[in-house]
Amino acid sequence: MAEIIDGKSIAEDVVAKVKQGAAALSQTGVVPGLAVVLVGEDPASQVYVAFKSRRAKECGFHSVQHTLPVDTDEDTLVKLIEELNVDKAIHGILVQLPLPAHIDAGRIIQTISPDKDVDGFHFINVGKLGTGELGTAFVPCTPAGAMLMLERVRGKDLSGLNAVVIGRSNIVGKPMANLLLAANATVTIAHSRTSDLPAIARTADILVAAVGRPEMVRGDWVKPGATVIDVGINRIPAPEKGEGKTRLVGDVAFAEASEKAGAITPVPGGVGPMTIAMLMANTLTSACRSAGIEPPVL
Ligand SMILES: Nc1nc(=O)c2c([nH]1)NC[C@@H]1CN(c3ccc(C(=O)N[C@@H](CCC(=O)O)C(=O)O)cc3)C=[N+]21
Repeated sequence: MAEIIDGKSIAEDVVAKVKQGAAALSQTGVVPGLAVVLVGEDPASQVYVAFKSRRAKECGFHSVQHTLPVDTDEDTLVKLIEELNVDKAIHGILVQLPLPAHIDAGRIIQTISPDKDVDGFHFINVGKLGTGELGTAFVPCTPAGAMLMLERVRGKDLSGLNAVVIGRSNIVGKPMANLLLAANATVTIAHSRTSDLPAIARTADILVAAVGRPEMVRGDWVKPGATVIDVGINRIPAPEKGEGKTRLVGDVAFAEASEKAGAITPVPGGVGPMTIAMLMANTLTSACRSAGIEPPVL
């Protein structure tokens, strides 16, 4: 049976270090500041944004939340971001995605100052990750968290290991592939148009599932002893819990896969909590950079 990589406990570890780093930085008069912007009232987004604000306060950050009505126009949102860009008390800006359809999310992301882009979505940060300028980049939180979990079982150097990433999104799949490559893994990116996905998956020493399809990765896709990182968070009906009830599952059929894998991340309690912890780490890093101080090692 696979070792379960406990995202909750690794996230607590990260948050403890961030808290310490923030306390040390605050001695010099700089309190890390995080601004979270939410447009609309999507219930899932409200939950995630509340998690982020709570964690930020726990870390000793200055935490501000801007909640705008669903019909906010693009120019109003751009103006808010421009204000946050020049606000000395703010080191990190996160605009919760998805945005309402009438807003061009691409334009909004490119409006965020790359120095405050703690999501790592701005072209500057994407380019730095792509060219290996990791020292000054912001790395997207979900893949950064996934890498830290992977590091706990496989170490920092993945030389000689085959990694397969299923999913090619700008938020997870592509940055994850770049991070694996930077760690010397041999990387394959698979996606919905890949032929014989199970066969490709079976070549993986490190299998990352980031497709958003509940329990798509089956036990027989997993090479014996592989490390499986499940990035999916899917809410599905759970009639066994009662009418109208739901439960969270990943992109991996956990019970089957854990009979094959050497180590596996659960859902919930895996990559999700790590994502929020890495957002705190990125915000501290930003504040440290603005103060000319070395951020703590995680
Ligand atoms: N600009 C932006 N940046 C993001 O990082 C971002 C975003 N937009 N939009 C939405 C996604 C999703 N996301 C999650 C974070 C934590 C959990 C998390 O903590 N999940 C818990 C369970 C939560 C639950 O019970 O629903 C877990 O997996 O254990 C999940 C999902 C960040 N996102």
